[in-house]
Amino acid sequence: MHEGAVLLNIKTRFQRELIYTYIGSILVSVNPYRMYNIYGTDMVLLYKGHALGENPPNKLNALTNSLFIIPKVLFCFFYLLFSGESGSGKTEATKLVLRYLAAIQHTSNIAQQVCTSPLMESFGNAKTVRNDNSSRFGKYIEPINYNFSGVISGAITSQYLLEKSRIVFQAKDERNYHIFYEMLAGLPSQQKRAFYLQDAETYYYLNQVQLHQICTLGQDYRRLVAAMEILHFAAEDQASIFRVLASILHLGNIFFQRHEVCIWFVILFDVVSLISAQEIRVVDAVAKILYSLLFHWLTEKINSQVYPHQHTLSISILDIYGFEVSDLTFNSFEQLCINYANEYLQFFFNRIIFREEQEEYSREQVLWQDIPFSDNQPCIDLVAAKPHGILRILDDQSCFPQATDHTFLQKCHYHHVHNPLYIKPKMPTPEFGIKHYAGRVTYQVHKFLDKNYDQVRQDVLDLFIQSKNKQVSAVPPGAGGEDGEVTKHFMVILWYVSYLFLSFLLFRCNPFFVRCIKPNNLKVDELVSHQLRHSGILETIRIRREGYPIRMQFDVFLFRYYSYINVLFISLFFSITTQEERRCLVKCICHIIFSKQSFPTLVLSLPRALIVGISYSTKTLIIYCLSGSGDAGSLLSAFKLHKSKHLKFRNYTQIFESHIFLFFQVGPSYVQCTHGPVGRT
Ligand SMILES: Nc1ncnc2c1ncn2[C@@H]1O[C@H](COP(=O)(O)OP(=O)(O)OP(=O)(O)O)[C@@H](O)[C@H]1O
Repeated sequence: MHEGAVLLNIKTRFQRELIYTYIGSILVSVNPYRMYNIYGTDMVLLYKGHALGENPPNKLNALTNSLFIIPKVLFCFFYLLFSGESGSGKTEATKLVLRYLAAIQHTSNIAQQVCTSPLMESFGNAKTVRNDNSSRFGKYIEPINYNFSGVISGAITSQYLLEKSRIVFQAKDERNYHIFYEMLAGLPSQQKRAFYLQDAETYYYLNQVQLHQICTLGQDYRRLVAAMEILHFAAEDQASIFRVLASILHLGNIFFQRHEVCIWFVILFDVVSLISAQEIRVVDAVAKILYSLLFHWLTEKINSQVYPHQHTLSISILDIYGFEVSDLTFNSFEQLCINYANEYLQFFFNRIIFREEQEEYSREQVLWQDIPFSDNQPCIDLVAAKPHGILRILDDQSCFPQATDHTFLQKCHYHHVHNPLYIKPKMPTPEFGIKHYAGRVTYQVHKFLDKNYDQVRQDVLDLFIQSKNKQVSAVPPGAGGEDGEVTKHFMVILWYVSYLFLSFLLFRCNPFFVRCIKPNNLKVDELVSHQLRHSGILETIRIRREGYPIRMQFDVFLFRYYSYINVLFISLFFSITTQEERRCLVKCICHIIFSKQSFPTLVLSLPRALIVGISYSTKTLIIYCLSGSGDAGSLLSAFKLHKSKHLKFRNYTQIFESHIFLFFQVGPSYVQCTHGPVGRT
């Protein structure tokens, strides 16, 4: 088992339209970029109530279904963590899982709305170079609650790290948030006039990209309004939302039509006191905070509609934006935050997978040796450790009025120049590089300090608070930083990643990982193997393979191998009740299978060490053997002695099938099996 084999497997499955593959309990999902007909009710029923691995992982339902195996244990916490590059399919997978949960629970229309949330998508997604519908905020959905009858009663969505800079600036080939285009394409002309709105081309915040890319249709607007209605948004709320959005667009043009916009601003905002353009010194900052207030209000509003009232079993879903690495685009503070969050998630993943494995073996009383695994702690430390991690330095510098992006960079060079994961540029360019687990990324430090600081003046916030428009006046506490204290993005990320890890440790939550992979039709192998390597999938396979990768419940084991043993054993198995007795019996059966009492005498006469595995159908006995060892000759001659045409000899090295077992260990609940790779044996 190596990278090429895993890659080939995933590729072959992908070509057969099998986009989901299990690796242990981890689900690998390859983005097909077209909707397969695999999420219908028939599939829901097929997966409902079955254990992980019982059904093929052709459908994501398989994974979500595993969550329903354990509902007997109340107050369990589950986490579904989606990760992968931007455009690899995390958000779509999240939606499919939620839709599945809603479908099997016959959930109300409202809960389904949260699940698919076109509203959040319009306000929080945008076209980027990597993904036409990229989520520009992190999403944490919790809990999708069940009351005692097992029906989803609601969900809370938390959003974090909304990419505010996109409101005022978009890189080449990217766009602002969908909502602006949807509004301009679909708003009835009467309302457009009321908000002094014109075409998208008019607005500085929208026309920085080439106009041919602005092609949103009115149907998105209708979908949006329908979603608002399902969630009981009053007509006045809807109007207020568009009013704030219009204000933001007008703000963007303030430099060109200062006087006119100032009047619009007053009209649209319903602010009590007249303000002059001079008072809004940092127009862009105002636009950004306005949008984030609106986004915050929207999330709260949706949550209030679907707030769960009973807490029993909870499943939380995390959809974080993907690792962003590209030499072609400008990597800045936002990318560092995103990549750090992903780096931490990887750390979390490594720890859990490793720890889970260890715990499983000790629970199952199976012998094993400690397995080393690659740890990305040094990279986490480089970015965030106290006192000199890069984000710590940034935070520190944000408190010094004289500090600049340049002084920040110099401090980073000073502290980390000898760190093997840190890259100081050869030329004195304003950038630094980090070797992340997923690859090298170069970050340009331009505006790092501003972005981390992101302070909004208290007088501007006071102005918002006076607005009659509740989307604007509902300024959350600390929005601008009380008493002028800086808003530390960094703290937000740190909080979120630590929260995840702590909840795992403290509440023993059960995380399920979905690793999303983005294929590339032109160079599929190269791109996919890069993602496989960097998502820790190969490492996970290695850890699993070093131990016992195949775990079968006793009855599954018996069902599979009953043809080797006496039927008596099976009836005995089902007649005894204690786990310990069953375990002893299964041990005994394993022994029988391997000592071949019921096989042709020929098998007994073969040198035992060379037999890797045996499979037995009604007609043919297949014996898998190792070749290349000194005893191979005697083995072959033993075979030649037996002329039966129903006996086949296969060279193990030519065969790659899951039923080649060499080592069995019987724990309290499973038979643990491992392949017998040639070298190891
Ligand atoms: N299971 C799927 N079936 C069909 N199409 C899919 C599937 N998953 C993803 N896609 C397609 O790929 C596009 C990108 O997927 P998605 O937006 O979920 O990526 P993402 O990983 O969430 O990206 P980002 O991190 O940028 O938000 C979707 O708009 C959709 O067209």
